[in-house]
Amino acid sequence: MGKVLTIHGGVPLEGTVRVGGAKNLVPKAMVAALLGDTPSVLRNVPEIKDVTVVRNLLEIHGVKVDQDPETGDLTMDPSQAKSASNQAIDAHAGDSRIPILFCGPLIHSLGEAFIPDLGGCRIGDRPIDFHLEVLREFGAVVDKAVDGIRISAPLGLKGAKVHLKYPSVGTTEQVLLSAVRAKGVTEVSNAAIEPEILDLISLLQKMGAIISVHRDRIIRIQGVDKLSGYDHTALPDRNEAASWASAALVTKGDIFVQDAQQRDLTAFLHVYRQIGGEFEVKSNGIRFYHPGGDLNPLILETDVHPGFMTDWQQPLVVALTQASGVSVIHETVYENRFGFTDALVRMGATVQVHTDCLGSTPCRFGQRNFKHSAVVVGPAQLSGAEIDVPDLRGGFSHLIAALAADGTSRVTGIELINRGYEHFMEKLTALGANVELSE
Ligand SMILES: CC(=O)N[C@H]1[C@@H](OP(=O)(O)OP(=O)(O)OC[C@H]2O[C@@H](n3ccc(=O)[nH]c3=O)[C@H](O)[C@@H]2O)O[C@H](CO)[C@@H](O)[C@@H]1O
Ligand SMILES: C=C(OP(=O)(O)O)C(=O)O
Repeated sequence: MGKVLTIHGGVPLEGTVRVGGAKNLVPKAMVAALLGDTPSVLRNVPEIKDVTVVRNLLEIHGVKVDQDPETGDLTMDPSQAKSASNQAIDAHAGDSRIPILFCGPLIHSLGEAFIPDLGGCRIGDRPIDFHLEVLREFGAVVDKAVDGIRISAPLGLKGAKVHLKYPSVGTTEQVLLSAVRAKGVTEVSNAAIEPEILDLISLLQKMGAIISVHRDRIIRIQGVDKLSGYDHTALPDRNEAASWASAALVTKGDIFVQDAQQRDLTAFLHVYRQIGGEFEVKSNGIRFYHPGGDLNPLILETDVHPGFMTDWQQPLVVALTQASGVSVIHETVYENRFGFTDALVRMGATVQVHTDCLGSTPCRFGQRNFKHSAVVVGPAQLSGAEIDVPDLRGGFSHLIAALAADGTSRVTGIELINRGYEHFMEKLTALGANVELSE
């Protein structure tokens, strides 16, 4: 058994936390370093599991990775890139979804790629069909291999006009990382335009890529033969920021989230204010706090950017268990992202999950028997419980529920939280949480 986190609830979280570079950008920026013919420097790198996974994958592919011991900045030199065995790749893939993004860069630098079966949060089926479709449009050949797939491109990758059935973040990144060095022009329509994607585009542009972003989710890329390295500072993690903001609300606390950026949190801040949370935007971050009094219930749908991000949903649902009245949440991005509410119910929350679309956005999951809508009735007095962390955001949500609960909770599986929250134990302690870690 792994470590056990004991949480004594009832203490408002107060103080300052700094968010690191975005989990949903940094590992992809590291993959992009493979595309250059000179070293890349990445700054504001968080100490999270997905960064370690990608670092290991780069190193076994011959990329020299150096980390500045003071700043944590990474320098990645791809000039000696080489093939690695399937077994070595598989052993380093970890519980992450990033390996699928190695396809384009490895095909460009080595002619082929082995991609292990993916990890990541278990919040739905998470197929890779869109990724494989676009790669095939670029001329790639995909073969099934033991524990993964092998991808090659006998005639090299060629630009193509591709339309995504859904604005998938990962598939848009797949297109970008493959098209920048493909022959000819690529146009992707119905592309994702999350801030992390725009940051990836910025660093690819620094490398010499020719990319333009157009209205109506269209991105055009003119392939080039060579790219150089980049020097880039990762954007701050807006999902970590939103999680601490929810923690402030749930525990009736007051947290200054250093480096949180208003521009990337517009939809979150709008909802936070509707619930009755207060925030103050400062030049170096955002202060989030519970102003006292009742919180308001609301009707909420998750969506692609610029909508309400799905990764904000789970911590916010915990805040809604504390609102006075009935809230309705329609999850339209993942078909199975409410499993974490079982533990909330055991802690005393009233949450019912439904297969119907309880919202106005047409959703892909409506007629398919997925419990993707939730009705939350509050306010509920939560009590401590035994919890096993199910996934990254669900796990963080359980932590903040336990921090607000009466009594003591014992949480196992907390290693999963390291995938996205750097130094979360230190941060919780700095905010005054009453927590202990034991073997
Ligand atoms: C490492 C990373 O950046 N993870 C983020 C990324 O995940 P990820 O890139 O995996 O998410 P996608 O945007 O691709 O997935 C969105 C939806 O599309 C479906 N889909 C996706 C690809 C595919 O080939 N076929 C398919 O059906 C998925 O099952 C899901 O229902 O964007 C999500 C949506 O903002 C976030 O929740 C994740 O935190
Ligand atoms: C779903 C998430 O991550 P991943 O795509 O890495 O599983 C998340 O960050 O909430």
